[in-house]
Amino acid sequence: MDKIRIAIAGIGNCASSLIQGIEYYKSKDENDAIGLMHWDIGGYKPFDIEVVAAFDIDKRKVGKDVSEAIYELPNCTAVFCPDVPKADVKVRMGCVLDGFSEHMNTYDEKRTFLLSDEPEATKEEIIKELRDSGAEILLNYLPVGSEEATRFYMDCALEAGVACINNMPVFIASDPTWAKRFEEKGIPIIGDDIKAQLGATITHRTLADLFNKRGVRLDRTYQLNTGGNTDFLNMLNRSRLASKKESKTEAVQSVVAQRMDDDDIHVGPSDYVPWQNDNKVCFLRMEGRLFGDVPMNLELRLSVEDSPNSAGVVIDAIRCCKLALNRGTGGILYSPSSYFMKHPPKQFTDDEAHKMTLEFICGERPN
Ligand SMILES: O=P(O)(O)OC[C@H]1O[C@@H](O)[C@H](O)[C@@H](O)[C@@H]1O
Repeated sequence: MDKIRIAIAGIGNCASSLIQGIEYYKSKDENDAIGLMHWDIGGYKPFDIEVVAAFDIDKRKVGKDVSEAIYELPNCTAVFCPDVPKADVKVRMGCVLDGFSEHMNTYDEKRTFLLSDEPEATKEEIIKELRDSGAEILLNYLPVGSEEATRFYMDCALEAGVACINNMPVFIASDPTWAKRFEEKGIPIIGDDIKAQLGATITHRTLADLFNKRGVRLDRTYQLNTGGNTDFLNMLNRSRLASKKESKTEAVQSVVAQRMDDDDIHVGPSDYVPWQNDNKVCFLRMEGRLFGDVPMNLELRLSVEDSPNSAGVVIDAIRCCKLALNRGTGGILYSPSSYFMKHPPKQFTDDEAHKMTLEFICGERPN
């Protein structure tokens, strides 16, 4: 099978888990592979993916082979595959823009970004790198709040004719103006904001759907999340959070039978706990009324390693995106976006999105 050639912007924990996973599953087969939604997607296995270009801005990563850069600080995710072989792909200095948050400088350097002294890449250089490397799909893993930097990389991808998977909450696939640009160029895009394999959002949505199906009115809810990775540190800067909060809140609002007042739903990153590292803990409360208007409530605590939880979904998103490329399908991939992302252009319940994605994979649905 030909390899799916990906470029990655942001070699943080999520990229690390993905790259480790591509290697990890090489030693598995369909019968002993744990942790995947699909072993085979249109003939592509989890290891039929190769990184051909990588961008970052941290001096501990820029200039290193991507297989080494993934283990460098401030990355702190679980190492489940310690020997990723050399990829012969050097991490290149990217373009900083708003991809770096100054407030992080007050923290211990093992937790924060250390800006590389290498000159920043220009737009032309990134477009050239995307073209010369033969990249087919660009993955956006920039920090939350990188509005300008995300738009910059999306522009580069459009210019280079490379498909995109937007894993973070800057609205691209779900923004009609940007979506139109991908449609017009016939370039596929999956977005926005990855919905983890068994994370806070899918759990919250599934329970909200259960309330609906069992006729229980959801009156009030919160989802509080704590973690100790660079993502949570970055999100202490509340000014970077607007789109993230919208994405996570809307993911829940879109499945409840009756939209809740803004005051009755609180969803968001809640605190940075350094010793948690990449462990994310979600505290969920749902208050409702059942038969006879009688009140009930539910509390749940979910503990997950954040980045493998994201990679378990991206490994499928990449293969779906490649199927679109093989079929000559451009523009928004609605089905994979609604199943894999928190803020897709169109929301469906996860049951519907799952079905639609299976239909997309077997070619019964165009996008
Ligand atoms: O658990 P949820 O709500 O699906 O969110 C998970 C993902 O949300 C993204 O915004 C984070 O950057 C990822 O690191 C994370 O895996």
